[in-house]
Amino acid sequence: MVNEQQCVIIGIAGASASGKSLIARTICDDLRQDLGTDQIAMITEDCYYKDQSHLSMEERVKTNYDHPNALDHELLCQHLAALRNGESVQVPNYSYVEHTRMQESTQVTPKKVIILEGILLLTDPNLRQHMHASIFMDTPLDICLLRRVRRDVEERGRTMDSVLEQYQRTVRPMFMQFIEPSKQHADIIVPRGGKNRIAIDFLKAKIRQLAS
Ligand SMILES: Nc1ncnc2c1ncn2[C@@H]1O[C@H](COP(=O)(O)OP(=O)(O)O)[C@@H](O)[C@H]1O
Ligand SMILES: Nc1ccn([C@@H]2O[C@H](COP(=O)(O)O)[C@@H](O)[C@H]2O)c(=O)n1
Repeated sequence: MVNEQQCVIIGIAGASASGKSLIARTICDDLRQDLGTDQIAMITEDCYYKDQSHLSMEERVKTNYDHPNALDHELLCQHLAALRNGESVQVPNYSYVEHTRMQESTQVTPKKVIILEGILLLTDPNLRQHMHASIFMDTPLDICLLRRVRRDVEERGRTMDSVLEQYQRTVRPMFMQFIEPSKQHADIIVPRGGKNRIAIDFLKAKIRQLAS
């Protein structure tokens, strides 16, 4: 069992396709060797998109997924408090194809280190309160768009036209309104993306120190 002092929570925010998942996964994989396989977990803010199973597919497609109201940050806060208290939680599974939560959830047991990643994490003061350190991925938006088109078509069941339409309708405007301004709350700003090796090594050293 892990007590409150032992659960280090790191938040990684930034634009969609800025490399948040990649850097979070790399740090988790590397640190598992030092901290123990079962002592570090990654939690994605996207799992906390609100359930939309009561809406038609046509309505779901219209949702603004880049606005803070699309997310259940209250549930994420409850889960972080529970994990810090040594309790396991059931993280919802999310489908980008169905635009809603799936019936199954994934159990996350208490850990020494939790890496949170998501576009809007730093916009919420209640979430920020849980974080021992916060990071903002400062990847240029044109690079993010190129990566998002490829990823959403290959992995999230989208067409190129739908990705470009959504980008102009919500992704870019909400980045300007909410995500970019939240950069001021980050402790560390990482340029260029998820393969910035020096940044990864610095972050791993800091997390090791916080977790020791
Ligand atoms: N530095 C990089 N160089 C090349 N591809 C990258 C880099 N960082 C991320 N990617 C790729 O871009 C896509 C989006 O990255 P991802 O980490 O999923 O972004 P996010 O979690 O911020 O949405 C993925 O396909 C990932 O493999
Ligand atoms: N049903 C959904 C839910 C979310 N999105 C988009 O996902 C982006 C956030 O995830 P990243 O992995 O890219 O950080 C966000 O920009 C939403 O637009 C979606 O398209 N459909």
